Amino acid sequence: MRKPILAGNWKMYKTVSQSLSFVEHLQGLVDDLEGVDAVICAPFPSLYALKSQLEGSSIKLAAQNLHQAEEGAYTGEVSALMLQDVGAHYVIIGHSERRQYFGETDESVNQKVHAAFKHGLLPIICVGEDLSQREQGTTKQLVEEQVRAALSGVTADDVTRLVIAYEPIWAIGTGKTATAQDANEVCAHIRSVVGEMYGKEKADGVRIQYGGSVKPENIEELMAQPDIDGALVGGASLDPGSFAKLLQGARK
Ligand SMILES: O=C(CO)COP(=O)(O)O
Repeated sequence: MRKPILAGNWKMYKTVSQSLSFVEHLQGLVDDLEGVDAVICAPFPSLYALKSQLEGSSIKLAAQNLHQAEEGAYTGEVSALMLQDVGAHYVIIGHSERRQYFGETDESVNQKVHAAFKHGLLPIICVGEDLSQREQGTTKQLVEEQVRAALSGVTADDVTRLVIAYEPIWAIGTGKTATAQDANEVCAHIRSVVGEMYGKEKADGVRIQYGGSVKPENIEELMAQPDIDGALVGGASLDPGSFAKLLQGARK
């Protein structure tokens, strides 16, 4: 049985004080997180402050990106060790916005996955097609390529610790959600690809999220699907009341 995982990706929103105020509000709304892993993917400057505020809470922190190198002359970049040091437990890797605007490739995604594991961070690997790829009917093939590339060289032990987020690009921030059935079909395909690489037992242990215009109103329908184990939520994760409802709805 896979434990649901609900992650709020704040993207480039919230200062440190806004981040702290969010958590304070959230903690007043949610006292029991049984049955769901709650993750906040905060901007880098907020991580350390949130680490102290979340002491004793089961809410986990994630970063939204990392650099693949151990350390070095990479102005403006942040390493896995630095993220682990400021309290990150997970790290988003290969979000479509990073692939689109910052030149991330399947190869750099794979390097980042290895860098994360090396320092005990658990990757949330994002994959997904754009609208033209969906219309051309190449969604499954593209997502399969992304998954195979991202997992290259990852051990069978590590594969069950990471999370894969299927985020169709055309559904991100647009209000358009894939139907729950369509989202599940791609998530099931991702699981079968992991199964081909690592065997069915391992694949059955991997958590696969859906992302793209997830809201309190549609989370339950998505979570009712057998291969959807959680959600990676952007806009609807920015408000503590909405995030609390998402956490409630993500329990299976
Ligand atoms: O990109 C996303 C999460 O990583 C999804 O964003 P929205 O929930 O705002 O569509």
